[in-house]
Amino acid sequence: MIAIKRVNKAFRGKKILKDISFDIPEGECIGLLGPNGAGKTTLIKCITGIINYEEGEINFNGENILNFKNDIGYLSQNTDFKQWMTCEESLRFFGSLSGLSKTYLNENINEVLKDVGLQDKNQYKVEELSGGMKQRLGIAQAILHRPKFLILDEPVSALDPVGRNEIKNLIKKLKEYTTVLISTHILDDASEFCDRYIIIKKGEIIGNITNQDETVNYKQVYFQVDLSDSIKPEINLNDSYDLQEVKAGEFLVTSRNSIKLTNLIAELDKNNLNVNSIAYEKKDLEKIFLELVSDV
Ligand SMILES: Nc1ncnc2c1ncn2[C@@H]1O[C@H](COP(=O)(O)OP(=O)(O)OP(=O)(O)O)[C@@H](O)[C@H]1O
Repeated sequence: MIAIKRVNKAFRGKKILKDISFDIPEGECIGLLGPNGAGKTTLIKCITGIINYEEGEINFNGENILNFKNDIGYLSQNTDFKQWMTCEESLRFFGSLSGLSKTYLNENINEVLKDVGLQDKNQYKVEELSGGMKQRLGIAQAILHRPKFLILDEPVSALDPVGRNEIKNLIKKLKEYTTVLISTHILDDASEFCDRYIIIKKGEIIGNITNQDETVNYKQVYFQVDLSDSIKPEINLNDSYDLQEVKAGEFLVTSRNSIKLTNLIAELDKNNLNVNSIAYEKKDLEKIFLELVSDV
């Protein structure tokens, strides 16, 4: 659906985005992850057409994305709602600024407020809303025109745990019918709803991993053998596994490929071991992320 190809952007002669390329397939929810200053917001602004870039292209179904602005919904980091406006007035105001007709707004505002769970708050002023509710109103503004592609810039980072939960549940709902790009540095949250993660550091993509990679390709397996006969076992596994003794009788097997327990058990069997326990350890996204962004 969206193809980002070799996008380069500089501010004051300093390269901020370097050859950024990735695709966003229809229906996927992509997490844009990276440390502060990595270039996430700059990339989002390039995608939405808020700023220009020097090189590269960004296409929507094969054509310049700028021709499809009506298909994009965008929640910026600082949505500037007027505190004295009600939820309904705020949506009316932003909707008419972006060219939606009065008839469309009359017919859709209540529906959208319902989608984000603010139907009872339509006459509440912005100043009366909690952080989570304000963010839900921001999302209502971003989906008011029913975009096919929704971009959310740091939708959860400024919220308390209750607000974060509200927004996470809403995102899970929205991703069922919209393609979504979410920038965040709260990795645990991202892993709840993202299908894939693009990790950027100093303007470069350093990781493009799927949930599959997270749960399968980075697997490790621990096993423990019975040492009651106190003989240190000689273990030989085939080359696709790396074996490490963690402590006496406890071993860690790692592999870049997925580890199938049945295959591993067959390998262990060949060694005539008395295996007491065997367990997967999922390498979580945070660990992968820290590895990717570490300079060492
Ligand atoms: N308008 C601008 N003029 C000059 N430099 C800018 C401008 N906007 C961003 N930058 C610089 O570009 C770099 C990337 O900023 P950006 O806001 O895209 O990062 P980010 O990954 O979104 O960070 P954060 O997580 O803190 O929001 C930073 O060094 C920032 O100072």
